Amino acid sequence: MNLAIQGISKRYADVAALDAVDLDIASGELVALLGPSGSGKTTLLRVVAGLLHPDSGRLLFGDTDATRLSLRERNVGFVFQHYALFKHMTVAENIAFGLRSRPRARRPDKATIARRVEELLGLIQLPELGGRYPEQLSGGQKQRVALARALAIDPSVLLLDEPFGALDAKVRVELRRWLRQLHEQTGQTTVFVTHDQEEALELADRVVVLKDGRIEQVGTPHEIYRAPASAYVFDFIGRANALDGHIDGDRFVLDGHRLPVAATHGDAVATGPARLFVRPHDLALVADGSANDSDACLPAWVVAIHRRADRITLDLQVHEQARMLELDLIAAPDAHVPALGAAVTVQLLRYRVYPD
Ligand SMILES: Nc1ncnc2c1ncn2[C@@H]1O[C@H](COP(=O)(O)OP(=O)(O)OP(=O)(O)O)[C@@H](O)[C@H]1O
Repeated sequence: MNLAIQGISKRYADVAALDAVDLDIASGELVALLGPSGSGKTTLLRVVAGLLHPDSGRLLFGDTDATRLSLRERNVGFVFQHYALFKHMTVAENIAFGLRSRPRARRPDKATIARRVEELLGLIQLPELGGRYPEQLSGGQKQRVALARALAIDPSVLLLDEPFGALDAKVRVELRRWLRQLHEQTGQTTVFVTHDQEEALELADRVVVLKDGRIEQVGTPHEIYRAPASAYVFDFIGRANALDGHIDGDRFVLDGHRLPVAATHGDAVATGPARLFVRPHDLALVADGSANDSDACLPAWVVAIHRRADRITLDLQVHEQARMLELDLIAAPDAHVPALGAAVTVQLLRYRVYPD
């Protein structure tokens, strides 16, 4: 089912947890709400669920105005970070719960419920575990069961609030890949809350970046990563280097070096203070004299070398800038790694400039 969130606001005393949020979610889409702690992700999810009422705005589920409907009337599926399985019920009973507790007129018969439970146990790849109790499951298995329980009622939308947040890093990565596959199979409209940008970028069809109760950017993972709409999004998504300078027409000026700027991002200005952002893997070392005039190059010194299994990261100091640039080299046996203290020329292959 498609969802329309229209001008939703919610205040707590002097905090605007949500400030006039507009968002359309298409049927079958998996959307991630991403932002730091306190940005409003959970509040937005709870408003969609019907667990919280907004101060203003409207919520449409398909063509139905759902703003005043209760949680049950909205027929949403919800999974929280902390396993909320019923301890005294088996896995199968947990999954059947939503269907069994429906009013008699809408309750499927026992055989239909049993079939649906079998089907869901297959879908979550735990076909043998229907008779177990929650305490006999691993953390990852419990969250799969929680997901099956949420899916059992054929929800209009599936709402997931950091569902893998309490699991260790490896299980978390496995489960998010599994969830993506499951989504391909079910095509269930899903809203997923996370503060982990890697999780959002890997899992979602579209990512919504929130800041202080407002939407900072909505886009595909590729758009968010490659074309961040603001300095805030650039900095929040992935590793980023920032250099302070100013804009002068179509140049970014830094310690007397003039780097070409195709377009500034944010409010277009012809002049004024600005910040340039570049990712560590969008920097390259170039041999002296080999750069063209049109290339964006800066002289720098190597001040630290960090060797990891898969990459070597150089900390470079650029002229007078107190800030360092991190540059990634692939850790191949034949990689040319300059010496500590060496003067190098670094080329900025891809970068963005945002006025302050
Ligand atoms: N019940 C409440 N009473 C008062 N303020 C609240 C309440 N719930 C949330 N807030 C405030 O609203 C803002 C948004 O909170 P919300 O929980 O939606 O953020 P979040 O992005 O989900 O954060 P986290 O990742 O830490 O869960 C925060 O400033 C928070 O302190």
